[in-house]
Amino acid sequence: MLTATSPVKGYEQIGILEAVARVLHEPVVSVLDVPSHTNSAVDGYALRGDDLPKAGNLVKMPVVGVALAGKPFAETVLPGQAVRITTGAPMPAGTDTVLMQEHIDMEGDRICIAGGRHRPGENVRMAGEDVRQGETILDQGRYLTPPDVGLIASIGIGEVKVKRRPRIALLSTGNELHSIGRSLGVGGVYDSNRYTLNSALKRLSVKVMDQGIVPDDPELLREALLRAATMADVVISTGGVSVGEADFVKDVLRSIGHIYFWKVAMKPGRPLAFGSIGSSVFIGLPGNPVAVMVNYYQFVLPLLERKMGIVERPVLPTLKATSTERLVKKPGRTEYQRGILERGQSGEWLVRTSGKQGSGILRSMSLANGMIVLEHGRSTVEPGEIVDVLPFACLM
Ligand SMILES: Nc1nc2c(c(=O)[nH]1)N[C@H]1C(S)=C(S)[C@@H](COP(=O)(O)OP(=O)(O)OC[C@H]3O[C@@H](n4cnc5c(N)ncnc54)[C@H](O)[C@@H]3O)O[C@H]1N2
Ligand code: MOO
Repeated sequence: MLTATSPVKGYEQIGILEAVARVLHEPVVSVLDVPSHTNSAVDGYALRGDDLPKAGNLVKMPVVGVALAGKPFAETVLPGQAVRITTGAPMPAGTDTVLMQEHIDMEGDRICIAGGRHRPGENVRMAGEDVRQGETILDQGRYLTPPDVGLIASIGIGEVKVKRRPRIALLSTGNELHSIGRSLGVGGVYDSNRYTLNSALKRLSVKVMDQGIVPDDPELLREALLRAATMADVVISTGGVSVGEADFVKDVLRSIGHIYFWKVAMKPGRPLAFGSIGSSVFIGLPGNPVAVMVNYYQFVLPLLERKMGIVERPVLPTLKATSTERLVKKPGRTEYQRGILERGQSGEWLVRTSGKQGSGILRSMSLANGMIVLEHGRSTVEPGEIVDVLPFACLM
């Protein structure tokens, strides 16, 4: 799926306050040193390291001025003199060491320094120790985080070039589906998949083009998919990918594009279809609401991250947790069961399922705080056995 998906090419220049969760189109190179000046890391007294007394000795020094952040001490500090300094204030000329005020006793306007307690150069932050002028601080393809945006601000850059947002078309298929606000009638189901997907996509810098509900009619589906493909980089449908009479997605896809694969050895989410329509990537998710979510996190999200142009995708950690219940698993597929992670008495992770595990039971997905991943080769899990859990906190 990743190799069949190419990153978007376009870009735009935007203010950095809009840049979080966007993807850098070109590297950010620093135009200055950060910090721009050598400065104090603490509130205290600046002096020459050479003036520090030897262990066992005590020295008293006059305080000849004040250096504040934003109001430097303008003169040169002479041997045997100290200057009152606050955190972030530029080091006065002649000084290279700051003593923390909690470590100093005052005697009138002189400071008393005990030997052996301090070392020359302490509590000083060097110019350029964070960022050097000319250094690349963020690479092309970087998914910008809040600290990244702060880092860009710290070098005084207010705008960056970011990749354009991929356009994602969403559609739900099924004659039984109703929009909110309509009465359900017999056999009706409210369309929840578009809401799940729209909400998940809000976390990404993508443009959602919601195409609504399409009935189980091959001609209407064909029109809807072709229309979606002309406007979007990625088209995602839900429903109609299984083997029932009204499951037209694969046939239509075959007639207007390509199917790269259909079905993955997993539960839920087995009848996933992947292909292309024109230059758009197409993902046909199964209709079952939990299958939609599991497929989204396992397949759609990595694909969209690639489409967005993210070079290094975030690593998703799994936790090792002790199952407190028996988890029945069929061989020959990977199962994603919905679970609730908790801390045990000695701080270990415990996990139990969040309720009925049917692919249509959205409630157990909503109650869960993680997915229990039972790999391909694994058989039924007995209470006390260790399982992998992918916490939703890393995903949602
Ligand atoms: N004979 C077989 N039957 C089924 C198989 C199979 O291999 N052989 N696979 C099952 C699996 S696994 C899944 S998953 C489903 C997937 O079927 P479809 O993708 O064709 O989905 P639908 O039949 O259209 O819907 C399934 C189910 O989900 C409800 N649904 C659909 N869309 C929505 C929506 N937008 N919001 C809420 N609920 C939705 C729909 O009403 C159905 O109940 O096939 C199994 N069958
Ligand atoms: O594998 Mo189907 O995805 O829900 O049960």
